[in-house]
Amino acid sequence: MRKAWKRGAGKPGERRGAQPSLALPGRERLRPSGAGKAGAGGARKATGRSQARVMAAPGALLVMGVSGSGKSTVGTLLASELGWKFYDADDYHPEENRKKMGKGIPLNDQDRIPWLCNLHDILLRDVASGQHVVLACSALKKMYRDILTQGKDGAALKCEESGKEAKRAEMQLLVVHLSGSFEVISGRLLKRKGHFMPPELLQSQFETLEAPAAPENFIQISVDKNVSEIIATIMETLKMK
Ligand SMILES: Nc1ncnc2c1ncn2[C@@H]1O[C@H](COP(=O)(O)OP(=O)(O)OP(=O)(O)O)[C@@H](O)[C@H]1O
Ligand SMILES: O=C(O)[C@H](O)[C@@H](O)[C@H](O)[C@H](O)CO
Repeated sequence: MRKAWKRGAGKPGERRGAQPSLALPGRERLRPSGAGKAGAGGARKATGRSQARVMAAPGALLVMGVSGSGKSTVGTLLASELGWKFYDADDYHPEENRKKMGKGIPLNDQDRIPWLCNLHDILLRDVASGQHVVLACSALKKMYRDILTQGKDGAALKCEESGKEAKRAEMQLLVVHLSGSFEVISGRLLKRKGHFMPPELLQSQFETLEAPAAPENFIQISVDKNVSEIIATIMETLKMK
């Protein structure tokens, strides 16, 4: 049975995609395109690197990567293409985090954990209600991605300061890692205007980055591709087989 995704109520930081053009049955199994040719595990080479295992259709897509890798650009278009709700994690940074980055000081775990817990709560609430979501979020470390999917109890580091209730529920998440060289991405950041994130912080973003690896459910796409090619690759991965 095919199911059309619903639009939900808009909240600050939420953005809404256009009319859905792809519907995925909620409980059917999803296999990345080309998985059959790639052999066991479903890994395939087309995107550069992929460990998108056979899984239930994802309730949420995380578009991750260092600053300037294209998360907001790709995430917005993807949500529009899918008709899924879009969140940009940057809209949820507390003022102190934005000020810190604005001063050229990289965030640390303590700065990021309450922010990620909050995003987890938002994702879980939506996914639990049947709302499908695209989240653009740096999510640079494995631990950060664990917090997004499992909440603080599932993560290696706790976030007591968030004062939020522990949540054990997990969601089906497909991670899309936008990956590129320092040179290409810094070139784009230097051209980008009107953004609070100073290009000087890019080095620390690369130093912090833990690229997703098995058993995470992810695909990695080169930022050398143009945005349409990136979207097409993700849509291809989401296609039912
Ligand atoms: N695939 C691409 N090819 C060429 N330019 C791109 C591509 N993706 C994004 N850009 C451009 O690169 C710049 C950075 O993109 P974007 O702001 O979406 O990155 P981001 O990862 O969301 O950054 P941040 O985390 O700092 O908010 C923008 O000017 C955008 O237009
Ligand atoms: O984890 C982080 O260090 C932050 O999320 C940064 O990635 C910024 O928010 C983003 O890059 C701003 O544009």
